[in-house]
Amino acid sequence: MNLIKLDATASTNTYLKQMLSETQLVDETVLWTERQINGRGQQGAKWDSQPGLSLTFSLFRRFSSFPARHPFYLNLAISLGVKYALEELGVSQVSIKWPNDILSYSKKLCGILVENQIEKDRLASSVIGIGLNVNETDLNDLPHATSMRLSAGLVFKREEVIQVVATTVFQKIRQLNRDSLDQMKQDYQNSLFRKGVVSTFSNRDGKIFSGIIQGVTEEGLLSVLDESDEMKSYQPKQIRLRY
Ligand SMILES: O=C(O)CCCC[C@@H]1SC[C@@H]2NC(=O)N[C@@H]21
Repeated sequence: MNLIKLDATASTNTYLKQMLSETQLVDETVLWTERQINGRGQQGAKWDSQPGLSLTFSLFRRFSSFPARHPFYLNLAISLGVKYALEELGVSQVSIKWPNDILSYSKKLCGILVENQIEKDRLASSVIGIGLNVNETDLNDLPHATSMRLSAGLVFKREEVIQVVATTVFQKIRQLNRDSLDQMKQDYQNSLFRKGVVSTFSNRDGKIFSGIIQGVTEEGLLSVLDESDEMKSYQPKQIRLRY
């Protein structure tokens, strides 16, 4: 692993993508910044972090071949990698809120933003942005957020956290090319937040409805059994799981 640390940058994902176009980026590079000025979240949201307490970093992975059929498998490996790393570091009750938020005791601990580069119809490389709440004790009144420290009651060395998370995520991605895919799919389904219980959702128009998460399809869509016993599958932009 090739670890680079910057004092400040707009976004580690944007920085790596720029490096990718300008230089020959080394595979498995990790870029960490203490101060992320314009952190980007999923679906155009902002990502705020607390310098000195949180971790904001991006992993770069190049693919010479990618036998796994669907890009969703990559998300699955990344989410599981982060989950296993956090468990190894002593965080309990870790679950994955589809598609790839990582929760502990039902509160968000980590957000992931994957940006893929596709060339000639195949996945060429990925920039995997990870925003992790590590040692925060005050999360600015965000009721659905937590940190590793709040969850585990321990103070963490961020250098160690980044090593364990990056190593485990790279390892899980490598395993996609082996026979572990079926096991990983099963582990991902078993790790899903609010699977099998009645939950409240909203759709793109803000309409609220209830349903039960059944799992995630091969293409990465969320399967929900609705109130009229009908099974529907949704893309991330089409549905939001409310707490
Ligand atoms: O909305 C989310 O949950 C995803 C948040 C991803 C944030 C991380 S922080 C490091 C990397 N750089 C960015 O600009 N975003 C990601």
